[in-house]
Amino acid sequence: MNREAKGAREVALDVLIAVEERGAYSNLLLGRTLDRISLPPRDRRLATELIYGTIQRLNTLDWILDRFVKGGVRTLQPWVRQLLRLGVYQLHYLDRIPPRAAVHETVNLAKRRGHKGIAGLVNGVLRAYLRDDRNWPWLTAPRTAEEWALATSHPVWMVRRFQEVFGKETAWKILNANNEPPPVSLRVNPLKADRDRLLLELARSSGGEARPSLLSPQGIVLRGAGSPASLPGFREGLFTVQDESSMLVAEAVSPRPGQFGMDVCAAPGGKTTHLAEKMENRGRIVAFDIHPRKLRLIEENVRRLGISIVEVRQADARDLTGAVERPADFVLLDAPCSGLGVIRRKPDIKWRKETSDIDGVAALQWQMLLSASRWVRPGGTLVYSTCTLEPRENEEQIRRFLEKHPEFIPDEGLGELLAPAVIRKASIAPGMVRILPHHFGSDGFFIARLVRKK
Ligand SMILES: C[S@@+](CC[C@H](N)C(=O)[O-])C[C@H]1O[C@@H](n2cnc3c(N)ncnc32)[C@H](O)[C@@H]1O
Repeated sequence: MNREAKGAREVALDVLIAVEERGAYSNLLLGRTLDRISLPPRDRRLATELIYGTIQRLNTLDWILDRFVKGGVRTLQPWVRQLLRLGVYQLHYLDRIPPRAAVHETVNLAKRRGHKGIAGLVNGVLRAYLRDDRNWPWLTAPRTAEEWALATSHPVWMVRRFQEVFGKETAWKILNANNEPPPVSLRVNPLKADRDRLLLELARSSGGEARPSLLSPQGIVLRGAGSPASLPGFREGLFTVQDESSMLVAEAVSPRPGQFGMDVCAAPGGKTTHLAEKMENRGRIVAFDIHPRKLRLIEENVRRLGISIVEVRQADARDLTGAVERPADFVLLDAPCSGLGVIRRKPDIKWRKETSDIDGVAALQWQMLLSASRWVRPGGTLVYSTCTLEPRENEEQIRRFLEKHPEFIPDEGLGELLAPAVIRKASIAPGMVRILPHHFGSDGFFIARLVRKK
């Protein structure tokens, strides 16, 4: 193993320790760490893979380690536990790293950070793993929810819930799609760039593969291209980094130039700016968020993309009394949610959320929905979206709203606003789509388009 690869493992170890100790989110911490230190691209990729993989596979790795660590993995010092998880992750999931190299590098890290005893322990555990026949039922033919949880590395409650909601076949697909590395996707800014030209440019310069999105006319999907913020054109505002499913939300709103709209949970502005682009930067959008710190992110994005029709304001979406002067042509509520559709990008979500969290967030969304809906003018549009798969936050929320608010109807015309493939696979009711992570390899998302009767 070369010196650079050691660097990648050490970076991964530091991030994993900080994630556990400080409760930090791995994607944010990794981004900050990679910005601070200089690692060659190949090592950045390895560090990223090790961090995400180890967090993604947490329960499975601990189950394996518990067989070989006396007293169980939880009894170890946090850094030793993380180091062993890293080691077993490489042995169990990364075919391309030879087992001898994985053991050697892990033991070396133990030596550098600890003392001989720890290195001996690490060596012993990893070699015991390699000697084992690994004839574990969950590995060959998982049957029970507990075995599915180990095979797909999810908490048991989530496995049960997905099975209950989607049936076993689809649940299996979702759980496995959650372990696939997500591609990077970009939304081209039509105010400054042209998709075909940018595609050619990115295919040439990014070092990876670039193709047009099948879901959004503004989207580009990249594979193996490295950090998107460092791609040429980002600073100049030629594109925004955004998941393809997210791009469908502004398509579902489908605003026209000159309209007046509100985006009531807007930070960091991914969808606000998309709406402004679709409006050709003509009209007016008021973008709200509750966190003043995050409002700056909207402002930065608006500026970078050359947009001038967005006004940014702080407000609590549960109470928008007096927030604007007149009802809007469209209101977007891209609500905070349990995030069960974005597990591929944020694997920490699996281990942080509890089923009880869902009731709390659903209650918050309900209040926001009632408050946001008051600002839709007669004939205007209300779009509600989340990046979760949980029905209590999605279709159940909308059905209940429609029951209580007969002045709104689901828009049956939603199908004409989205790509035919989306409607074919993801339409679940009039005016509602639910994209599952295995449909297109994009985030899990729910979008509802409602219209206030004239
Ligand atoms: C799903 S994110 C929005 C993402 C954004 N629409 C985009 O595309 O970039 C939800 C946002 O709601 C904000 N939020 C949470 N509670 C809120 C509240 N009570 N009122 C307004 N915004 C809130 C969060 O700060 C977060 O930025």
